[in-house]
Amino acid sequence: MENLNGDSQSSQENVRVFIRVRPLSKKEVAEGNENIVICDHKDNLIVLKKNGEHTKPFKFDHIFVPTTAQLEMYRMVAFPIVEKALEGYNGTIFAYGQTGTGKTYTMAGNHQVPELKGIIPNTFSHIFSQISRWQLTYLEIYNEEVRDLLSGDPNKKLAIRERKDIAST
Ligand SMILES: Nc1ncnc2c1ncn2[C@@H]1O[C@H](COP(=O)(O)OP(=O)(O)OP(=O)(O)O)[C@@H](O)[C@H]1O
Repeated sequence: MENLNGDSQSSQENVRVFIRVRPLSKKEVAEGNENIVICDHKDNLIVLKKNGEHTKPFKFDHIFVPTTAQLEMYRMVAFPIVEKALEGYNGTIFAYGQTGTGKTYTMAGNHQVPELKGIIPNTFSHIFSQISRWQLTYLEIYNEEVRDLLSGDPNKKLAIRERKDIAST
């Protein structure tokens, strides 16, 4: 990753891969389907049960189980990327998976219910909560007169105070 100044980022991993296992839907349960995903949290491995056999293990950076809350997911997956973006680094989060696996639920979620919001609305809240603390000034200095262009009054001049202790000789 590179920041806006072109410096390279010295983080541990530039690409991290997470897996989120969604709960079976009511319909899937009613049809007699059962969970075929076996999670090994210690080593972050997933094994699938297929025709009574187990597939080879698939390794991830972290496994999110069906009970994982949206905010927990956000804190682990998106929070560090958004923090880095606020420092000027580029970052990307994308959801990949077959239809019905929970990409929309994870990325968008339910906007009406705060705890069900997904990564996108939580990212906006995160960014706006940070930038609301920033202070932005937009000044014009012209003929030794200073004007605050965000004051709403373009004719209002700011007072210039001279500090003799730091004035250059
Ligand atoms: N972690 C979860 N907890 C509870 N319900 C979930 C979860 N993930 C997905 N679901 C539900 O499973 C269903 C399918 O999820 P979703 O629509 O997000 O899948 P998708 O991958 O975006 O599908 P498509 O590719 O077809 O758009 C939805 O009803 C969603 O609410």
